[in-house]
Amino acid sequence: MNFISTRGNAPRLGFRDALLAGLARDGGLYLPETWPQFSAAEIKAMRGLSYPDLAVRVLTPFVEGEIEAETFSQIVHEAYATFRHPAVCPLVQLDHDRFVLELFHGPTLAFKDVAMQLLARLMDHVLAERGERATIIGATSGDTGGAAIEAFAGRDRTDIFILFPDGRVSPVQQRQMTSSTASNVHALALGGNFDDCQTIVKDLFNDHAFRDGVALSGVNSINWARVMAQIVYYFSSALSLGAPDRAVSFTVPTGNFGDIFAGYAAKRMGLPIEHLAIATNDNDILARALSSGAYEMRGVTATTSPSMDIQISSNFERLLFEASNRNPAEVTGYMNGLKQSGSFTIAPATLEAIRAEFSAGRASMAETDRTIEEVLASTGYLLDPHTATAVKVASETTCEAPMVVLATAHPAKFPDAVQAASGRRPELPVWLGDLMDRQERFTTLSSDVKMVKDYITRHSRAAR
Ligand SMILES: Cc1ncc(COP(=O)(O)O)c(C=O)c1O
Ligand SMILES: N[C@@H](CCOP(=O)(O)O)C(=O)O
Repeated sequence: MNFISTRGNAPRLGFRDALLAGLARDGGLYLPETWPQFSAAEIKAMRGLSYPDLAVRVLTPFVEGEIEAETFSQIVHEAYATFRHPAVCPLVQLDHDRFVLELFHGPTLAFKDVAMQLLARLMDHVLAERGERATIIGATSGDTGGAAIEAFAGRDRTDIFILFPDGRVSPVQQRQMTSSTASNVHALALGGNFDDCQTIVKDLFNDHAFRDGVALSGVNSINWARVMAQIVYYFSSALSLGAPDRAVSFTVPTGNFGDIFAGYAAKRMGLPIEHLAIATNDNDILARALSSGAYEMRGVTATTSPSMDIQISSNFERLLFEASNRNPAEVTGYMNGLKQSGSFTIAPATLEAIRAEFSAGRASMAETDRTIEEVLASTGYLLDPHTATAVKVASETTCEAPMVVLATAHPAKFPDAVQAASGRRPELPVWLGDLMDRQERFTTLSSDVKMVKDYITRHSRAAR
C-alpha cells in the first residue's frame, strides 16, 4: 500500500515513511492510494473479535509488507492494554435508537488515546529498526497534547514538543500536559489560539531545512496513522449493532475533521454507514461551508467545548481531495485561497459529493448546556460538552439507521462547564485523583515561528 499527497506534488510513500513524515513535503496530507476493501462476508467474520484483534484485522491492509504481522499484532495489543475498559471503546445505549460510543477509557480520558497509544509504539518501532531519532511536534486545543505527551513520555528515540494556546484549555487538560516529569517532554504555552499553534506546526514542516535538520515528525491528525487508528471503532460499534446486515449512522463532534474522516474511510472500506453528521460548536465553519459552499474563516470564539475551537479544519482537505475525485490541483487552489484570503468556495460538483455523504449542524453553548442537563435528567448519563454538541446535532438529523454519537472526552476533563450545565460535578477517576496537585512544568513563548524553531533546535536530541 502506498500513500499519496492531497496536493499531488510529494513523493508516494510506504506506511513507515508516511508515518514519520507527518505532513507531506508539498504541504498536503497523505492518504492511501486506494481504499482497502472488506466484503460483507469478511466484515461478518469480524464479529466477536476483541478490540485489539479487530484493530489488527482492519488495519493490516495499511501496514502489510511494512511491519511484520506478529510485531504489528504485539504493538496493537500493548497499545490497547493501556485502556481501563475491557471493551476498549464500549457502546452505551442512551435510549431505543441512540447510542454513545465511549472513546475516553484511555490514559488521558479522551478519544485521542485510541490513536496516540498506537502511533507512539509504531514510531518507536520504526525508529528503532532504522537506528534513528525523531523530533515530534504537535499543536493542541487541549486533548491531543495530553494524549501525545502520555504516549511519548520517556521514549528514548523521541523528543516531543506540544504547542498549546495559553489560557484556552481546561485546567485538567493543561495539567495533563504540564505535569509530565519525563525529560523528553516539552509543553509550550503560546499566545493566540489553536489555529495559530497549528499554523506554526505546518510552517515548521514546510521549512524543509529545519524539518530535515531535526527529523521532524507530527502527531496531529495530519499524520495518516492517527486517522487510520480511529477507523477501528467505527467497525467495532457498527458490528455491535448488526453490521454488515444493518447500516449505522454516526454523529461526530468535529474540529480538525480527523475523527469523522476516519468514519468516511471506514465507509470506503465497506462498512455500511448510512449517514455521517458533523457536529460543531459556535465555531461553525464546517456547518456554514456545507450549507453555503463557502469555507470562510471568522475569528475563533472560546467555548465550553474548547477542543473544538478551530477554524482551520485540517482534515477537511482530505475530504476535498476525495470529493473532487482526487484532484490535487483543485485542492491546492482551495488551500492557496485559504492561506491568502482566509476563504475559498467549493466547486458545485465537489460540494454535491460532500453533501451526499455528510450533513452538518451546530450547537451553541446554551444548547450544549441544555443537552447536558436534559440527557442527565432523562437517562442519568452525564455528557461532556463536546459529546453534548453531537447529541444535540444528532437529535436534528434524520436517518433510518441507529445513531451512534462519538463520546470524545470524559466529562471530568471539563468539570466546571459540566457542573454549570447540570449541577453535577464529575470527578476524575481514582487513578488520576492527584492530577491537580502535581507540579507544573512548561515554557511560555510568543506565537512566533522563529522562537519555536529556536527552542526546538536547542532542546531536540535529533538536531544535527
Ligand atoms: C474532546 C474532543 N472532541 C472533539 C474533537 C474534534 O475532533 P477532530 O479534531 O478529530 O474533528 C476534539 C479535538 O480534536 C476533542 O478533543
Ligand atoms: N481538538 C484537538 C485539536 C488537534 O486535533 P488533531 O486531532 O489534529 O490532533 C486537540 O484536542 O488538541
